[in-house]
Amino acid sequence: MRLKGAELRKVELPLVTPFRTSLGTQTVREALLVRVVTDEGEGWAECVAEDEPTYCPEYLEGAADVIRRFLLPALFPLELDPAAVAPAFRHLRAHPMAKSAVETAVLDAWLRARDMSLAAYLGAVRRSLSVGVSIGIKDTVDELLGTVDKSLADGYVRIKLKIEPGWDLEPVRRVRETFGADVMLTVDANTAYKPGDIPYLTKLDAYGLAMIEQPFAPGDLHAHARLAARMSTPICLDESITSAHDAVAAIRQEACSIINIKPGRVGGYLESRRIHDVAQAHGLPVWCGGMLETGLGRAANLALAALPGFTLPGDISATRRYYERDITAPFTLVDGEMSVPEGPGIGITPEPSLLEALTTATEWIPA
Ligand SMILES: O=C(O)CCC(=O)N[C@@H](C(=O)O)c1ccccc1
Repeated sequence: MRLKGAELRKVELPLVTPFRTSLGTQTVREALLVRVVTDEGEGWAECVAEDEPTYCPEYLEGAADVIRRFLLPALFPLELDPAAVAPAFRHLRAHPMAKSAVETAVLDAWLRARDMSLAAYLGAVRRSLSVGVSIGIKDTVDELLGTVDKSLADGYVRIKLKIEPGWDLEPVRRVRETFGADVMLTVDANTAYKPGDIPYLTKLDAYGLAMIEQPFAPGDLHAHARLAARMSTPICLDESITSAHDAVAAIRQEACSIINIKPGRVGGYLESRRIHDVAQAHGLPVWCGGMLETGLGRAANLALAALPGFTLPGDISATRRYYERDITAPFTLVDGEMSVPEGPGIGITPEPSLLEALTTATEWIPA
């Protein structure tokens, strides 16, 4: 398969409610879409880099620049199949979200041309998934309780609460007391704590959490291992894991016993599967994290989350959790489950009218 060129497109989707984490508050999701045109047809993907480098060093305009000046030119001369993309980027350091978007668009085109779904290609074993929901930091605990109540009524089987210093023990205690011991409850700190907070964080053990996600800085595996040694609640890593190599290091240092796999953070769906395989080999469960994706990323994440080792509910909510209007048909939660797309490639394409309405910029990059 050869590339004829690619379109980079920016879309802007207003969030239905502000999404506040320890990294800041988001009211709009700007997303970068990649559409590759090949001699075998087109492929779509979403780059999950945020407009600011707060979650990780990548950011939307930077990713567009890396894609435009380095990643696409590296592929233009090549005869492509899915396994050829990452090796062609090996001389270019880091930028996993940009690399993931280009690899996924090529993978989508290659699979569509062969009438194969991403789920089948990756090795999915489920056709529908129960999923979790991520709930941001709220102004009051009462507001949080209302959101949790609605989320459970919507059918989400796991509630993830964002925490940060000053918003942690009390909201967790109130949610646990209000909704009982059976609700699967997790917390996500997005690196907001310091190793000196370890004694304080061990108090979370009292609330039967399914995991504590990424309390410390991405590079500080030692602090995570120290906390893990003092808690019965499992430690899950997100920002720390950017490759299968990172996953092996974290597991060997006993820094985590669960891994949140986000394809953009680790460089794509093929590396995601490698991390899944490594975790399975070490007996660790994994789950699929979210980056407020549009339907393009949501569709691909559902395929990944259907692999056998994804035994914990992922952050793959129904579209309406975040967006009134998406660039694709909405994903819905039916009887607490999300269906895994079965069509060719990622199984969905943008609706032209919705895409036009939400587009803020496009550019064509010829081979
Ligand atoms: O449901 C979703 O897509 C969002 C899930 C979520 O909480 N994502 C968090 C995270 O740290 O996991 C996040 C998203 C975007 C940016 C920063 C953080």
